[in-house]
Amino acid sequence: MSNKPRQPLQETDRLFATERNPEDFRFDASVARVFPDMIRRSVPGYTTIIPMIEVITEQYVQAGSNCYDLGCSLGASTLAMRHGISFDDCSLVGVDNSQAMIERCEHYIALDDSSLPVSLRCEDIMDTELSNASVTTLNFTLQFVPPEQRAALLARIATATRPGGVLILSEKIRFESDEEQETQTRLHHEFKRANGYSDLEISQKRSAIEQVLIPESLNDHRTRLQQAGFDQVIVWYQCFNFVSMLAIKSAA
Ligand SMILES: C[S@@+](CC[C@H](N)C(=O)[O-])C[C@H]1O[C@@H](n2cnc3c(N)ncnc32)[C@H](O)[C@@H]1O
Ligand SMILES: O=C(O)C(=O)C[C@]1(C(=O)O)C=C[C@@H](O)C=C1
Repeated sequence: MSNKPRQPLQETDRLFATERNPEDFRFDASVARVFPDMIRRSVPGYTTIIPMIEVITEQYVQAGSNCYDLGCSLGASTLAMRHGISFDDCSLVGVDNSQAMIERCEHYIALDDSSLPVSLRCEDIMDTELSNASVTTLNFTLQFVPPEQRAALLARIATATRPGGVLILSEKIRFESDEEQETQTRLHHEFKRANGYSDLEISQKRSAIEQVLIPESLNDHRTRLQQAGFDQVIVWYQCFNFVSMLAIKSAA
């Protein structure tokens, strides 16, 4: 395991640095171009979570199974999974419905030194075929799926997961106490400021994601994961309002 992200840092994210018309955030070509810089400077703990996805994958991957990275973007989580898979009869699939992300992702996969094949699908994770899974990752993707569609997706993942398999679920969360919500949001914004984002960038990004990134509480996540068919839900990482959970299906 290495602590260095496997993707070279690309362009600096200045997408929200000048005044722009209010418009919902989309994973288009301009975002894909700056994405490694954007996510590293915006998500507290992202640079810790990525190498840990490799460690978790190593623990739970099963011979002859499929591994999925749903909402793979440029493949940072896909490559972490790839390096955690020690069986050469496993198949690794990355799925994203942004053409711009998938095109760049192909390039990063080609640069990587592992020989395990990765198949990339440019399609909606709501429709993508899932079967015989041991490790599935949703690294900051479920938050972009409309809340009323989330239970169906998680149930499909749980059904496709073998006994002893897992879902790694990372999300921005909201808190049930208004006071905690306010404190954690302030700390998150301080993190962004410390990473060089201005007040204008922070506030314009906040408005752009307001209608498209819908955070839910840890309780909501736990309950839904259990209803979907996972037997154990563990929070293995939290920094401010960003968490990563491990949902485990008991071994038969
Ligand atoms: C925050 S990024 C994921 C980051 C990535 N997993 C990583 O670890 O670097 C969310 C990704 O999910 C994708 N996405 C959102 N909704 C989707 C959907 N319904 N189907 C497929 N991809 C989706 C977006 O295009 C975007 O690339
Ligand atoms: O919450 C924020 O302020 C963010 O910018 C978060 C977030 C995310 O969690 O995915 C939103 C969009 C980009 O993908 C990068 C980061």
